[in-house]
Amino acid sequence: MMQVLPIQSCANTKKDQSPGRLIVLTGPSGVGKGTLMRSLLQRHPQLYYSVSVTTRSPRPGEINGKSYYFISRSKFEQLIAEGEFLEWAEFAGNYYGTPRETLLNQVQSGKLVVLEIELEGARQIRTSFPNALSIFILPPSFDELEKRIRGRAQDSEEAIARRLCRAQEELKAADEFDIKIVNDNFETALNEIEAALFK
Ligand SMILES: Nc1ncnc2c1ncn2[C@@H]1O[C@H](COP(=O)(O)OP(=O)(O)OP(=O)(O)O)[C@@H](O)[C@H]1O
Ligand SMILES: Nc1nc2c(ncn2[C@@H]2O[C@H](COP(=O)(O)O)[C@@H](O)[C@H]2O)c(=O)[nH]1
Repeated sequence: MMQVLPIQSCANTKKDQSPGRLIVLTGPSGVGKGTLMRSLLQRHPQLYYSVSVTTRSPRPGEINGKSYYFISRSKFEQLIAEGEFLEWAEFAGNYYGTPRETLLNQVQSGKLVVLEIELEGARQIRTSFPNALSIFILPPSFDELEKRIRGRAQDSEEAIARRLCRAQEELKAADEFDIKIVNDNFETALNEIEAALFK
């Protein structure tokens, strides 16, 4: 188990700076988290998005260092052993993790930091950072979720099956989160996230 410093214990060196806050966006694969996140970041450039590390292969159009840091499994395992992740999980056959140092620096400097991560990682963050705001994004229906994953046309049939199977488990955990938002109408869902963040 990695040792994680609570944000509150990270001394804030500048007296007039309020500490930042951690926001966690979670939900089943294909629900629209990434699309919502991109719009949110465009509308609110003051937000800091934590770029994750993964062992998944890049999809067409994904940029190393922007979409993810793409690394090998052995390198990821080395980083786990070195305690470089704030949280990490295995999802549908690949590792995903949040780099610790940059994120803590951003929070300490007063930023609102947003993470888009799966359920196990969100649970780890909740344990380590009880003050983090956690948001769960729901699909309007399971059929619509499947339609969106397939419509994205980025995953193999095997990957889609794994993601849908995992989605059934993730949806059962929605009540663990501070706020639940149904991503049916995109604009409405985005407005609801904004309300949660900036109220
Ligand atoms: N409200 C919406 N109505 C219809 N389609 C949507 C809506 N929101 C997102 N989508 C579409 O659903 C597909 C999946 O969205 P996205 O890739 O953002 O999901 P995700 O939750 O980030 O998935 P993953 O966790 O696998 O990365 C995309 O094609 C996106 O354009
Ligand atoms: N626990 C973590 N989960 C993460 C992280 N970065 C992304 N994710 C989640 O993984 C799945 C699959 O993502 P995809 O890009 O392969 O579709 C999805 O739920 C992401 O939110 C992370 O750093 N930690």
